[in-house]
Amino acid sequence: MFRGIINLRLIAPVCARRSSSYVKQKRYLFDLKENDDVCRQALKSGSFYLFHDLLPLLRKSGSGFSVPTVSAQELQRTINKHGQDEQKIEDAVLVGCSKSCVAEFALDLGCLEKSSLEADLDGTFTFLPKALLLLEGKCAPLVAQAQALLRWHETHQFCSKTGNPTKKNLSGSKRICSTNGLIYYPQMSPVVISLVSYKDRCLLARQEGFPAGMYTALSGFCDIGETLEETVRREVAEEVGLEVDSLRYYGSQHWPFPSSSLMVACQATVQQDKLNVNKSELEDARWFTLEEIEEALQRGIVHLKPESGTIPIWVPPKWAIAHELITSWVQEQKAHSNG
Ligand SMILES: NC(=O)C1=CN([C@@H]2O[C@H](COP(=O)(O)OP(=O)(O)OC[C@H]3O[C@@H](n4cnc5c(N)ncnc54)[C@H](O)[C@@H]3O)[C@@H](O)[C@H]2O)C=CC1
Ligand SMILES: [Mg+2]
Repeated sequence: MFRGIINLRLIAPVCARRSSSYVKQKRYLFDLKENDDVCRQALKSGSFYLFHDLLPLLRKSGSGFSVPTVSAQELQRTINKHGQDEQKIEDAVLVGCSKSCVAEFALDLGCLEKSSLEADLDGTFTFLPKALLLLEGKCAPLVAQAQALLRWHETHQFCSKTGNPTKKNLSGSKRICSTNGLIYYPQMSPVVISLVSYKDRCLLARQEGFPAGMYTALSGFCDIGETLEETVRREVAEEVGLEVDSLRYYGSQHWPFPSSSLMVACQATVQQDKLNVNKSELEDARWFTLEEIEEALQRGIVHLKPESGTIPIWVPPKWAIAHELITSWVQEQKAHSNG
């Protein structure tokens, strides 16, 4: 068992006054999730993020893009205008609530005609990976969470035990089998992502399916019954033939691809650097110096095709926890060299 230093990135405890509004917000969110009557009320006054066949609606905003919301009244008008029954609004799923306790929902309008919807709503339904690259701040994780929840409902319409239809509760926090009452909750698959380092270098790898030139930290899904530490040890051994001797928790991230993973990130060290790369899993794995990593971070996303010759190394974008892990390693290396 590892006894790593757990340096949770917990936000410093908020002051007593603010924590009461935080507590109030989270308790209201709990009521919305569990109490259909409370949720039914909120559907009349909440705000709605819109999707079309799981593509989020984005709107041009200044030099970038935003994720617009519509009010319940605007949504009713839009649904009516496109000839849909108002009942459609109950297909919405709860994705959160604002600090002032306004419920926030996500609704997929894939049954309506896309281009006229986009004209009405002054936006574009956008492919998720592209949308996440275009969005800044909290918008990206929020859109990822909403899309993952909408997709979960779309792919869990039937009970895996009886084969009979399941029905979502009003908030969409669960689905219940219509015959035996079995309850299904939205799942995330735990995945460990480890930035392995040896003395002054770190290890990055790429799979064949990655964009040309992109390298990232080692990652792997937890097998059932495994602890996170055991998964780190197994995945590093499996993928590059090394034994991890220490690990330190860094942080976590919901990752919507391929279907809702919970990325648990850690820094890991090994006692030797002789790689034995498992080519059935990885196309390549290499040790990188601080200088090479800083250049890769500087470079940002490289959009070159494999046929365009040598492609410079680049790493996942800012909103991926791999990027944060790599940046944190650079900061530690520089702090270490500055003594
Ligand atoms: N957010 C980030 O910064 C990064 C996220 N990732 C994500 O981490 C995940 C795991 O990375 P890999 O190296 O591919 O995993 P991996 O090394 O475990 O290999 C993938 C294999 O795991 C098996 N598997 C076990 N449980 C699975 C499940 N619940 N869903 C899908 N496959 C499962 C499948 O056989 C699959 O082919 C990927 O979804 C990838 O998108 C990877 C790198 C960076
Ligand atoms: Mg892997």
